[in-house]
Amino acid sequence: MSSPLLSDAFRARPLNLNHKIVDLSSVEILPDSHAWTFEANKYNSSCRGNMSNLESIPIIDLNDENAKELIGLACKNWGVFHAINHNVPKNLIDEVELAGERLFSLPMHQKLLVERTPNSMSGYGVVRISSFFSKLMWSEGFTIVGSPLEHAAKLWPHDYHKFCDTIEEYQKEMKNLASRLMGLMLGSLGVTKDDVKWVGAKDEPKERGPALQLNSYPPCPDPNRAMGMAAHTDSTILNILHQSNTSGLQVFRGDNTGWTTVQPHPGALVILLGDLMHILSNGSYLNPLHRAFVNLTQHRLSMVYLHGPPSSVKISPLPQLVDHHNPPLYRPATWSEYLGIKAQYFDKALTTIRLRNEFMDTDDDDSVKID
Ligand SMILES: O=C(O)CCC(=O)C(=O)O
Ligand SMILES: [Fe+2]
Repeated sequence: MSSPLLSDAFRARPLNLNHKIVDLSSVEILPDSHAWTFEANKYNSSCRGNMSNLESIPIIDLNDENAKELIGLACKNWGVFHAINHNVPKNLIDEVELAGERLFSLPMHQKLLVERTPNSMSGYGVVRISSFFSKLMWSEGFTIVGSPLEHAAKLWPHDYHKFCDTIEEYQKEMKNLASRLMGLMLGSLGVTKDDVKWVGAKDEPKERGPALQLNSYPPCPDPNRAMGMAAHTDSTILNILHQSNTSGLQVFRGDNTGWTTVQPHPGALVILLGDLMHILSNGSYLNPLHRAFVNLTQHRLSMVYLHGPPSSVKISPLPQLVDHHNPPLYRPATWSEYLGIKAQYFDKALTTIRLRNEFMDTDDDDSVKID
């Protein structure tokens, strides 16, 4: 039997948006459709509300001899870090950024030639999680799954090779980096890549291939009342994010600390752990809630490589991390199944697959208590 495609998850749960895509570059006054009311609630405070939190995410040199341990600490305490010495050529990053800028600056009628359909993952459109919110986000996105050829040929019928070559080269670099990071993260959990058969498995067919998300945040006439991308966790193992020189990404650090802004760090890539890494680590590695804000004058672009497991693999807590004292916290699910659950339950998705361990140890003796 063939394994499920990632896009199946989307086909099963079409994106039902009643809003038309708005050309944000021509809007002078924030429309009601994009005006968010921020409650004093922890997840939904104004993006600008907590700028006094000056903590910054860890910066990890991947060539450091202690990289594995440092990554382990960052994953436990933050679920996000800056990676330097990642070996991805700067000129390639710059080229992808230019390719993204070229795409988003096309006139709207051209971008709509590759509009994401309600039941597909790839193409141009609003953020997919928009269906969970009554207000629209101040951003536009373009998702590439596998080869960008089909869409690029529609956008630039006579001149699509350069775009495709650049994107494919970047996907290759991202795949290598993700594999290196997986080795370090598994190592920090006391597991080797060889223990986990699917890590480093052969390429999957193109349609299940690497996914890249380009996000564009145009300048906004009223940034304090707008939201670039609403708070969410990523439904992947890990994401590798590059943000242009403009800040916007924030991670949630818990009730007492609130939101921390991830200031762009020259030459660094942001590594964000997703829900599937939280599951693999049996809850010990964080999958941080994050969001993006916008600003009055600067355009911001982010490029996010989405790293997930092969589609046929059922993800569950790594057996090496599970024992009588540490029962598995989540039931197994493939990436595609999990995306389907996320598309239905959004921020309750993990709770939905959480196992209710009836017998929990209270302390080190062998007594058990019924939950
Ligand atoms: O633009 C950003 O910094 C955040 C993007 C993001 O979280 C996503 O695409 O999942
Ligand atoms: Fe995200």
